[in-house]
Formats: sequence, structure tokens, C-alpha cells
Amino acid sequence: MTDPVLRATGLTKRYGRRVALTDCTLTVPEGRVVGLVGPNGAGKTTLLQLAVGMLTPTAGSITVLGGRPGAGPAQLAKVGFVAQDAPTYANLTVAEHLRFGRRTNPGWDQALAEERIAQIDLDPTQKAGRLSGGQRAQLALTLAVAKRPELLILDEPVASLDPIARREFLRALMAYTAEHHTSVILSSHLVSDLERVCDHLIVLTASRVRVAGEVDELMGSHYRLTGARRDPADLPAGVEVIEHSHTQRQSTFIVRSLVPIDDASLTVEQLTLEDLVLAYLSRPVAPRRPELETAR
Ligand SMILES: Nc1ncnc2c1ncn2[C@@H]1O[C@H](COP(=O)(O)OP(=O)(O)OP(=O)(O)O)[C@@H](O)[C@H]1O
Repeated sequence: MTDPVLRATGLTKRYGRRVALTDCTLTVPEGRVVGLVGPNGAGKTTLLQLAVGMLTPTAGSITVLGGRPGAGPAQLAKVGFVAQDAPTYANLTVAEHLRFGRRTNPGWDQALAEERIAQIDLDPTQKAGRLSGGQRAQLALTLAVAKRPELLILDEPVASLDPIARREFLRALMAYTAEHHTSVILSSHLVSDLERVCDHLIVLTASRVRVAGEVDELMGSHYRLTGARRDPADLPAGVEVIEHSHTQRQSTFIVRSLVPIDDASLTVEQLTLEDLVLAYLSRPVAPRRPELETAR
């Protein structure tokens, strides 16, 4: 059996007294495009930096492709990382970036790098400091993919891009991963960025994993229920309430249920991925008792 791309057990990271990641337990299978979603300060960058070995855990453990993150050249060669804001060297040209990549990466694929640079229409003689944000993001992605890594880790790769550049960037990323069977973990504040591209999802808020799993399974086990106003405790057994709201007459619940909901008094609807993520993002950190709220 192949190693999972990422396995974290009780993973915790503190900066002094500030907790950036709390007791995170996750398994990400290989060959997935993983969306890591959460608001500012949720701990996304911390998790990604732990995965590439830029940080070490305060407690718990993490393995990436079966190895300890950052442990030696072989492990480093397996993982391509693009940090937030796609850092590049302002005074180096595009071609000089590729030369630098070739010198520092044993598995460097120069033909792939040159092909991508041509595809995205970058001038090899242009200095990186003169590129637009979108072009810099594309250059950084090119450097990461030309390493031919087994896993690509991208920290908010589309945050600084306009909607067209976002779409182009994600399209290029998808084309690359489909062709080369690379696993990808990419973070964003917005699920709308990732909705069309990811097949595995991790939602982080306030340093904790709120939900994680295959997108198909998550979509097949979460529902919106509407019906006459009722207490959450009166929902069918086995239903976990993620979010609930009420008017004078009607109650709406976002729920997780592993069994089909068979209750004629409720309308059962599928959610979009965005609805699902928003429900978890707005769920209090310590799940409140599912009691009926006062109507607003
Ligand atoms: N070097 C550091 N020293 C102290 N606290 C830090 C440090 N880096 C991150 N933190 C704190 O850890 C928490 C998680 O930060 P992190 O950067 O991982 O979040 P994030 O989800 O990536 O946020 P954003 O979307 O804003 O980039 C935050 O409360 C942040 O203030």
C-alpha cells in the first residue's frame, strides 16, 4: 500500500503562548487535489510549513509521502512548495530563475520549465521584479513543477490574482496535475477558488480541523433540512447538526448524516461545497448544545 501524502497525528504548533495549530489529526491519500480552506489566522500556513519542514511541531507528528518533512535532499526533492505571495528574486530574469532551479534541483526538468514559460507567454529576459503578480505566481509555479515533485504545496496561490488570472492559473495547474499525476495541497480563504479543482477538502478554523475528507463523500453526507420550527434534538437519530437557524414558523438545519434522511415532515436538499464550508466556518469552536435559538 502506498504511503499517504500527508499523515498528521495530534499535530500541534505553538508560537510562544499563541497556538497556531491544535491537535490536528489528518490523513490525505495520494493523487488528490486538496483544498485547505480557512479564514485569516486559521493555521493554514502553519500546517503547510510543517509539511515542508520549515517549522517543527510543538507536539504530535507529521509525515509527508512517508518521510519526515525536510529530512534530507531526497525528501526535499519530492515536495514542491510555493509560499504565500509567490516569492521570486526581483533582480533575476525569468531565464536566470530557471538556471537557478536547474542548479539546485536534482530532478529538474528544463524542457518542462521552458515549455511552461512559453505557454504562459513570459519573456525569459524579463526581470521578476517587473512581472505582474499573476506572472510571478506562474513563474513560482513553474519553478515548483519543474522539480517534478510527487507533491505540490501551494500557499494561497491565487490570492493576489484577478478573476481571469485565477482561472488561468488553476486551469494550468489542473492540466499539469492531470498529466503528471502529482498530488497537490493548496490553501485559500475562499472555497469558491477551489470548488472546481479539489477532490479532497480540509477546513481549518481557529487552529483546528473542523472537517476533512473526500469531496464526494462530504457532498453525499451533508444536507439542508427545512421544515416546521422544531428543536434540533427532535431531528432523526444519527443526524449531526452543523448549523441551525429558525424563524417563527420554520427551521433550517445544515446536517451531516451517514444514512439517508427519511422524514416526510422535512424537505431534504443537497448542499453546494460552498454552503458546506460556510456552515463549518460559522460553527462555534466548542460545538454549542443543539438547542432551539430564539427567533430573530
Ligand atoms: N511567527 C509567528 N509568531 C507568532 N505567531 C504566529 C507566527 N506565525 C503565525 N502566527 C500565528 O499563528 C496563527 C496561525 O497563523 P497562520 O499564518 O498559520 O494562519 P493562516 O490560516 O495561514 O492565515 P492567513 O490566511 O492570514 O495567511 C495566527 O494566530 C498567527 O497570528
